[in-house]
Amino acid sequence: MDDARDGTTPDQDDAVTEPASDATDAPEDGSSRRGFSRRAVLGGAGAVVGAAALAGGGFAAGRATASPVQLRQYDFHGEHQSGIVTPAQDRMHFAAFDVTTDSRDELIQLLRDWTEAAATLMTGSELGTGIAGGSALAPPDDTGDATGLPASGLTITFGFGPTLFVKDGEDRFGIADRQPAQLAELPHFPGDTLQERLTGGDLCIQACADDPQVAMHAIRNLSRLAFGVASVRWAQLGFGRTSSTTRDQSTPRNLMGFKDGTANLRAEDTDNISKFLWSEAADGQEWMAGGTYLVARKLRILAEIWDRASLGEQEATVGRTKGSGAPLSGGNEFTEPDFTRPGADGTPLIPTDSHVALAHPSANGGAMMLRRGYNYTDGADDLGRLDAGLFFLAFIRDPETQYIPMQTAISSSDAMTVEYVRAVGSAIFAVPPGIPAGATLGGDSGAYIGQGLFT
Ligand SMILES: C=CC1=C(C)c2cc3[nH]c(cc4nc(cc5[nH]c(cc1n2)c(C)c5CCC(=O)O)C(CCC(=O)O)=C4C)c(C)c3C=C
Ligand SMILES: [Fe+2]
Repeated sequence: MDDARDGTTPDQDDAVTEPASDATDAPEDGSSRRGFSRRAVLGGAGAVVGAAALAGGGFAAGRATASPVQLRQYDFHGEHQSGIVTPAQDRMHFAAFDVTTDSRDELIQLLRDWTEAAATLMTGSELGTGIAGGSALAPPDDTGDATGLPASGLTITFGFGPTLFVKDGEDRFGIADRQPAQLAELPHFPGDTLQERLTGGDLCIQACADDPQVAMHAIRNLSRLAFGVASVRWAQLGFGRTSSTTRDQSTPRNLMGFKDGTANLRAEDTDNISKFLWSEAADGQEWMAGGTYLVARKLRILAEIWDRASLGEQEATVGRTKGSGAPLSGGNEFTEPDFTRPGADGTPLIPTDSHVALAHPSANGGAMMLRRGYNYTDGADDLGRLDAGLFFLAFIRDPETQYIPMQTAISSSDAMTVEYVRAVGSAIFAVPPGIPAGATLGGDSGAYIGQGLFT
């Protein structure tokens, strides 16, 4: 944790760099803002061409004017990886990878390359010699599609799937004995209609930013670095966050039109963050201390059916009002739901089969999770129906106690999930801890993501 942080997100370990000389006023979320950059990095992470050089011959900004949000920049280093308690950005590009090599050394080299590249990308800089600094006989080091764009609050979060440890009974990289008990394959949940091509993965990268082109550029270039070692198994673009992860963020709406994220775990809830988010050495695998687990589920919303439901039915299905997001038992958006308060007919005002009734900690042994999902659309399906929904992302310390029972209850009995939602993709990943501030990246001796797993 760095003292330079402004203190509004006390447990956030990823947002610490001081504003550069071309910065505007620091925003209130612990990030720093810089004038647009995407400057070519000379000689690796950290050595950037200054703003003066940019002004004297740099590239034109890719957006006519950059908003304060797009000028945000988060530090790659931290006790925990960025992109977890970081204030949820508005855009996401997620990719799951199959590792195609049998070589442990090549896998480690990929993690080294990804680490160094992620740290560079998060500063808004180009990779390597950029788009114009390299040999005319070789492809440029950076694809260039984000050249001229600011960092845009980019965070890059890496995860390891169960099949990285053991696949078809084989200990692929000599790490089977390091697979955490928490990283077990998810069970089949009632109603799941999973597609193999949207499920699983040996590795994952979550790139979030406030500019979709910046998030996409990150995944594209990291995938490119993986050539011959890992290939994209599936990917998802998300627009519109469906959660708030800090108190100063407003609650967004999901594609059902409801406020989503009201009762989320937030960075400021430090006691619950320690209890429900971060793994500790005592949890079983020391290399995961400071890490967490990520559940990703692609949940299609049957929009045409939902849109024909009356307002009363929609609200009873969720357990909250559509306008303010208040619980049906009364109060405002942030009033605690009262699941026992009866209505005129004597039954609870919040139906027992509503989403909130089944997802609330009181129905789940007190369990909480940090939700960080996104709205998505893939256009229309073959019948012209909206192909859209919620790309559910949740970070949790122990999936077995905090996620599986809740998902089982929701999938079996929640009116919203049973009637209006179809799970089409699913995956789980171990998200290793971050790299402490000051640690050198790159080369043969630099720190890299997941290093504890291999040493
Ligand atoms: C297994 C966990 C969950 C899945 C899957 C899930 C899917 C899902 N949720 C919505 C919309 C809303 N969810 C809301 C609250 C809420 N949801 C979960 C968990 C899952 N949701 C939790 C733990 C909670 C908080 C419950 C509480 O403590 O009160 C809400 C209400 C607003 C809010 O608190 O965020 C909405 C709306 C959709 C559309 C969806 C899948 C498509
Ligand atoms: Fe939910």
